[in-house]
Amino acid sequence: MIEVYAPASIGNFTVGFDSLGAALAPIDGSLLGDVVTICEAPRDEFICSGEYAHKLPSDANENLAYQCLVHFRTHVAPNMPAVKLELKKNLPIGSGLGSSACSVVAAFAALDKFAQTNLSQVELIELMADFEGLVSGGRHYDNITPCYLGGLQLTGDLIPNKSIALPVDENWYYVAAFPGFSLNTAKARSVLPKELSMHAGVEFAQRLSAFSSLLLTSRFDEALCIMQDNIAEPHRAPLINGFDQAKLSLPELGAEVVSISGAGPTLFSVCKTLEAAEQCAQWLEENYINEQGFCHICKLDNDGTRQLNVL
Ligand SMILES: Nc1ncnc2c1ncn2[C@@H]1O[C@H](COP(=O)(O)OP(=O)(O)OP(=O)(O)O)[C@@H](O)[C@H]1O
Ligand SMILES: N[C@@H](CCO)C(=O)O
Repeated sequence: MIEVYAPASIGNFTVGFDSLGAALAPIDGSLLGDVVTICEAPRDEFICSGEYAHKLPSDANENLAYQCLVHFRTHVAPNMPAVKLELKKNLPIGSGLGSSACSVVAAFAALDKFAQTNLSQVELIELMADFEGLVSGGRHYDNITPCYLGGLQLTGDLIPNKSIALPVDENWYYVAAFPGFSLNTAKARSVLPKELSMHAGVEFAQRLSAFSSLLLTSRFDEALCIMQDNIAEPHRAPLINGFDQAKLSLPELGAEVVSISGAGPTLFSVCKTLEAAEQCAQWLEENYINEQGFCHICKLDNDGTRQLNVL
């Protein structure tokens, strides 16, 4: 049996709409992401289990992980033996934590290992992005590549091999709070402007290139100072109850940055000390999340998608 874990991720890492994403590892050692297991079976079988399985369509044909299996068998490995593929759906749907990317990345990585097809990094990322694009209302890589490769990834079609890893300050903590309600990514994309002004385009390019250059030259505090999302956040904040209040309150508790993770409604903040992260987490637990929500203090997950065991 092959068991593959894929971590949650923050898309649109403030300055990089559709272009910058980070994989998350809770500091308490828990796993925050989907798991796919594959073993040989008399005929193809699909099981969806886990905390959020009941939030997905009951028809396997509508589940991305099963669609990945069908595609892989038809187009990549027609001679692969029949399998039982199980998706443990541990991430909430429409969360802003890259939930659909997580299932797709775990499924394709597990299938590639099981069938020993040894697809290249670019081939796998292309396949994964095709499937992520099916449900999110736009093809983008900023959940796919951090989820697959780990760390903070600058990512897109213009980037060699689709992705370049950027360094971050090892002292940074990331507080991720899922408020407990869903926001559909396609809906959150539909509220964005279709065009940017010349000024906004130039500013976006300057901010993303300056941020990347500052990280690559270890000027981390200066990078933090320009971490701001002027592209998506102003349009999406009104869709997220409590976001504006959190944006005002968390800096007083030591948050350096407060923004929306991916398409939302998960909020994330960056803190320079564990003490500040803990204070922000406590405020978020008391004021931002409901009974279905959760909050994690995280570091970056530098391992990305990985095999948990081979039996
Ligand atoms: N295995 C799966 N995981 C997640 N979503 C799935 C899966 N299979 C099918 N879907 C469908 O894909 C859609 C995913 O919605 P959406 O893109 O808003 O979620 P998301 O991936 O959690 O968002 P985000 O990337 O912001 O975290 C839903 O309609 C859901 O039913
Ligand atoms: N970059 C994507 C991330 C969500 O999947 C968006 O903001 O729509």
